[in-house]
Amino acid sequence: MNIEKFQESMYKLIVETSTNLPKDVRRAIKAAAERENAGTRSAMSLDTIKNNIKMADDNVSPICQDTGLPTFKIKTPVGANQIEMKKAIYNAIAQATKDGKLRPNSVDSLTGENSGDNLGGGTPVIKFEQWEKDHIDARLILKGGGCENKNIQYSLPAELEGLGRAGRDLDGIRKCIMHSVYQAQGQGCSAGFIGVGIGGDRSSGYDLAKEQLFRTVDDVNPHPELRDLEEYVMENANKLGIGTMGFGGETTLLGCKVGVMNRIPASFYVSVAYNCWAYRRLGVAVNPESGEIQEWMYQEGEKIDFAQPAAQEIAAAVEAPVEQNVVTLTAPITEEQIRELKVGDVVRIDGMMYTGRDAIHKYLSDHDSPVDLNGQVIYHCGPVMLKDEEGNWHVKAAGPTTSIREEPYQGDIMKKFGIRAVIGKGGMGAKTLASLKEHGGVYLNAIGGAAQYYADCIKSVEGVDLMNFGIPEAMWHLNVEGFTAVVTMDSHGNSLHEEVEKSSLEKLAQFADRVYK
Ligand SMILES: O=C(O)C[C@H](O)C(=O)O
Ligand code: SF4
Repeated sequence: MNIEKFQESMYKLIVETSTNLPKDVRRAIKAAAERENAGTRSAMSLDTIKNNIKMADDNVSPICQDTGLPTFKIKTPVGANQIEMKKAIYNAIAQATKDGKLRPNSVDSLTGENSGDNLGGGTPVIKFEQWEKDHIDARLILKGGGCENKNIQYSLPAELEGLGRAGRDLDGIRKCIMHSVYQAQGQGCSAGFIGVGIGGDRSSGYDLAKEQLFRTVDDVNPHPELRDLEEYVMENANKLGIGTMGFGGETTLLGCKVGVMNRIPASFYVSVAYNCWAYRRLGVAVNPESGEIQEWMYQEGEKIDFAQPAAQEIAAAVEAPVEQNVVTLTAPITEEQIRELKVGDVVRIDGMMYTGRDAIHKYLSDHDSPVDLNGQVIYHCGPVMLKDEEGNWHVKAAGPTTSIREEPYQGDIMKKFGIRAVIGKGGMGAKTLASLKEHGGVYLNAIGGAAQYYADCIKSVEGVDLMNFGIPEAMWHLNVEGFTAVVTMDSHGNSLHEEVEKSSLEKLAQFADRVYK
């Protein structure tokens, strides 16, 4: 095999997967946008998402800054040299990282050190299988960490919130799947897709669930009972009202695919792999001699480019009630300004903000800050950054990360340093809400995955601290213009996330009655 060509083919597969959302996923997002009522937060978020998909196409830049744990599934003809292919994939991964198409995402679990090139123990994941066809089938999924954290595995029988007992039968499986969508709320950047694996052991069950994510969104399950289950979930999960980013709305789930395998008598697992709307998976058929791409997969049907809103969308936008209060803020922000904000207000930030995610929050809890954070804005974000030849940093992708991980630290840090606003996604919990009230702080929800959209709002990188934590975890000093987010937790004790969680639990309880005999 021409291994240089194969490496080039794998590089193309990586870049396309990171930057160009598959056609079937685009169609599902378009359909979701058409279902939402104009003028709602979910509809506005979907507009941002559509815009972002288009920007990623145009810039050939990552749709979302979290380019995940690259996972390859490769089928090879008997005799193909898998050792050579693996090396070529490693090279292609390192090159794509260097070119800003992937974020350096491989972190030593003990020391916290980022390898810088996405290579390291266990990363990327490459699974080979032999088959009797004469071409190579190479598929790649870039599944981000926020949605991966929302995967869930049930061991039946189980007692589920809102649904009661889930037994060892099809109805118990149904309850687990409904619950999995509820427990994800908006934190995995809903609306999402789920792959479900019934049976197996703890690891093969999750593998089966993830395998379902390689099916096309519009395929039909050949197994009649599973087809029925998929249809049931699609119809009913959308009645939970979680909506885009957990803002409430009509579309919570964009796809549900279920697979089954045998189990052993004592175990009965239902494993669910949750994927965000930024569902990046593609595949290619490769010639085993030339190493060249013969065909791209997931290319059937219409490609929505999201370039122009459809005529009816424009009409709906014009008719939309303009109920949102838009407030412009520039740091340093005063307590009075924060106290005026209420859940539902739209905030536009101009000026400085500082990124801080997991490593920074832990660090700030027992160290001084490298910059004065009094009255400032913290952005939960781990961007993709590239340095030019003059040594200046450029933002390639910079959407929010899941905020709830900072729950143990957030309130204390805001009070300790006088921080007035935090921006992230998915919302935070009771401890932070209490601190926002006590101290005079606000939580702003940005649109998860809209990494191109937000990168465009960043006009310059003014500096960086704590680079020893690696690019995603460092504290970047960003000068922004028109950075827009929604107040979802205010300083008066209100939280949209708490409300949506409560109302979706009530709705979930409506699905407690047996459906399958
Ligand atoms: O790591 C990130 O930048 C985001 C992550 O995928 C998340 O959803 O929290
Ligand atoms: S930020 Fe959201 S869209 Fe991006 S990888 Fe995480 S869950 Fe997916």
